[in-house]
Amino acid sequence: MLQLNSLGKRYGDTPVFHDLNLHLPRGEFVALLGESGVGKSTLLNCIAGLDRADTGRVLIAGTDLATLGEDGCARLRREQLGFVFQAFHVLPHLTVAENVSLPLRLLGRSDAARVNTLLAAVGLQGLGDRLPAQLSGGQLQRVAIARAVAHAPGLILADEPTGNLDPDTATRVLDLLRNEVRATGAACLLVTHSQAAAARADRVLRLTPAGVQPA
Ligand SMILES: Nc1ncnc2c1ncn2[C@@H]1O[C@H](COP(=O)(O)OP(=O)(O)OP(=O)(O)O)[C@@H](O)[C@H]1O
Repeated sequence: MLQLNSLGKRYGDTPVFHDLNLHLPRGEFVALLGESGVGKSTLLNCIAGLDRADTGRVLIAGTDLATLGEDGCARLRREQLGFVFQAFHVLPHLTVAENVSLPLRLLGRSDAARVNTLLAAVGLQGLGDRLPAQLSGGQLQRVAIARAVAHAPGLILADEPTGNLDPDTATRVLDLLRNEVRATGAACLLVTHSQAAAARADRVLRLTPAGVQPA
């Protein structure tokens, strides 16, 4: 589902990573550890086409991102990708249910039952009509996670999705991600500092300046 070939990225004269190789098959849930500042979020952004790598290739479902223009990249993101951002990016003027429903609506596949199921799965049942400003940080994070998986994307990228959650809620959210991977055959790359989160993954990797290695 995801293939990275000799990927390299630098900011100005400062290399973030280089010659990074990774293969993520469908149905695999992979945790990516790494020290703060090593480039985990940058890597997710390059995979999602939100940032451009300087060298190497990103292939999603066999498509090389470099062959796509802005529109093509946006379409691939909409159809194939679910992204949980560190900063959530929940839309403030939409209700909780509308936020979760957004990826489905954009694909013309609105499904209120699916939205309700996901809200229940992340422990937000009954809060669908609230606005994001009426939620806690941990609740917002769970809206972002439910939204990321709503359209059953082929690739789920999650940047510290349990950072604001208590252990029980974190376990529930990780179970949702695992179940989605199992049910839909998606691949999931989970960036985390949490050993407990990593323990629920099929494979644990560590990003270092030398590349990606088994942890
Ligand atoms: N837009 C930018 N311009 C210049 N340098 C940047 C930019 N974005 C990130 N960096 C630098 O690139 C490096 C990697 O940052 P990144 O956010 O990817 O790290 P991270 O591993 O996700 O860190 P954390 O675990 O703290 O979230 C850092 O040294 C950071 O300062």
